[in-house]
Amino acid sequence: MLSQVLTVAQMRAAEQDLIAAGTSVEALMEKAGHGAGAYVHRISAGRSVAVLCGPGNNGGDGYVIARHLADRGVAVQVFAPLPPGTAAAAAARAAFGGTIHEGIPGDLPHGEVFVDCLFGSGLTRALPDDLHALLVRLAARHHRRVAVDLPSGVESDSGLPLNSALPTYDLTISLGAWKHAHFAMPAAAMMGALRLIDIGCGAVPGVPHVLARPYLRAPAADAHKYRRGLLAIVGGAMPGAALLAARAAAHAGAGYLRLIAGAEPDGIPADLVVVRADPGEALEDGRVAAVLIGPGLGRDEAARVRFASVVRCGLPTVVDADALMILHPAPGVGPGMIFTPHEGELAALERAYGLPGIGHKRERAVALAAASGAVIVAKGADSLIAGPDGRLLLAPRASSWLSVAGSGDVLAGIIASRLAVTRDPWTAAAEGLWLHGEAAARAGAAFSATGLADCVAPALGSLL
Ligand SMILES: NC(=O)C1=CN([C@@H]2O[C@H](COP(=O)(O)OP(=O)(O)OC[C@H]3O[C@@H](n4cnc5c(N)ncnc54)[C@H](O)[C@@H]3O)[C@@H](O)[C@H]2O)[C@@H](O)CC1
Ligand SMILES: [K+]
Repeated sequence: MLSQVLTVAQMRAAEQDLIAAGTSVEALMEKAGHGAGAYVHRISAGRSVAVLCGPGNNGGDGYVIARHLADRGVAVQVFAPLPPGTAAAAAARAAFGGTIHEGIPGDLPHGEVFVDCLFGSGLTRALPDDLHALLVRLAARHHRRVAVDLPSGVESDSGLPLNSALPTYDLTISLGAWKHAHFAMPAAAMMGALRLIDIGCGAVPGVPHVLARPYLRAPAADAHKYRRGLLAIVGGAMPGAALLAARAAAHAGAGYLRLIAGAEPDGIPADLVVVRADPGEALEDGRVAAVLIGPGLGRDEAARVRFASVVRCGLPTVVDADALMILHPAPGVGPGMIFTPHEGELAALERAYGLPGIGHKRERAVALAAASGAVIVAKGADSLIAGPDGRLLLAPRASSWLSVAGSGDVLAGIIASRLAVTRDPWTAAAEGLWLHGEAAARAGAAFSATGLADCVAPALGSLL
């Protein structure tokens, strides 16, 4: 349940459940503040800390953190532009007993760690100018910046900053449960490393979860290439993208790769079987476990004909890139399939399915999954997976070096390979998205899409 992602309302309800079970807000604040304080203590390594405390319970956490640090001999100063407005925050402030700068001071110290406890999940509107300026000035005067629960100024449920020019952080410590802003852009980009403090919240049914590291198995002792999974990749007008997807797929577990080529590819690797036939005929082979169509397909009439042939086969299929742009709702399109749209392709699919395309990205993906029957991998800097049954997985932030041409072809190849292995769209999407992020972590900096594809096998090896 520590992987669950809650809205503000769900977090408040979870807190109320804990209180109804016999704990108090003060006790929860102690637990949260000591957990966060231990991280800040480690980062400060004994050097000075400034804690900015707001009027609500996020500020209350700040007073607990300040006391935790002072008890351990750290030089800590509290900045409290507003008095506490809750009983728990007032009690935490009274228990601190150290230096508190009230109002908006003119002179501010330089120090090692700045801890932002101005506002958390209770933020309802943009920060007023004086508080915004104090936040920015204090952040700028410290080498390391820690946000408690959320960076102040960020809306928890949407991940939208309510002010421009907010500070960025090295670490964000979430309290009790993850919030949507921890995974949604643009807020997620401000937060640095993410950590979670457990305060004992129970499982909330039906909420999204963070995509977890999968555990994969090596092929069975008596495996053969077909049982491991035959993946057919349907190419099109531009063969390079399909070859790139094939290169990634080859390292993601499928036992056999077959390229049903459109245009004549150059430099075919020796381990890729190329078939020059109509996709409809080539997919009649009953041993094909999964199909990938889209990378390099083109969007012309020939592409539409090839896509229609694939749909008629009714095999588990990953639909990516150009195929998403020419897709129209039709019998057989969607159920058992995985769609892997980026933002532009998501909007095109919404138009195709007559969806309004409003709301958070997660809500749009869930609506598209429900309308189409497909598993939706809505990729981008904040990737997520939505199922037609309403399930939702939010991916942890991956390497920003993934913003390179061809990285989507690699993702499609990986997911299709996992679909051939697992025969289950949801599992394949989850395993594939994780492998893509893990391969990127292993590829280091400034990698090419080919370099990324070549890191998929070691990434998979780390999951066995
Ligand atoms: N939910 C839980 O189980 C726990 C919550 N805790 C903390 O409590 C926080 C939530 O506490 P609160 O609900 O008091 O929320 P906040 O501490 O975020 O502050 C809300 C207060 O600020 C006011 N406010 C909101 N936006 C403002 C703005 N732009 N300018 C000026 N004032 C503004 C609100 O009217 C309200 O009075 C969490 O983020 C977390 O840090 C922890 O103490 C541990 C337990
Ligand atoms: K905060």
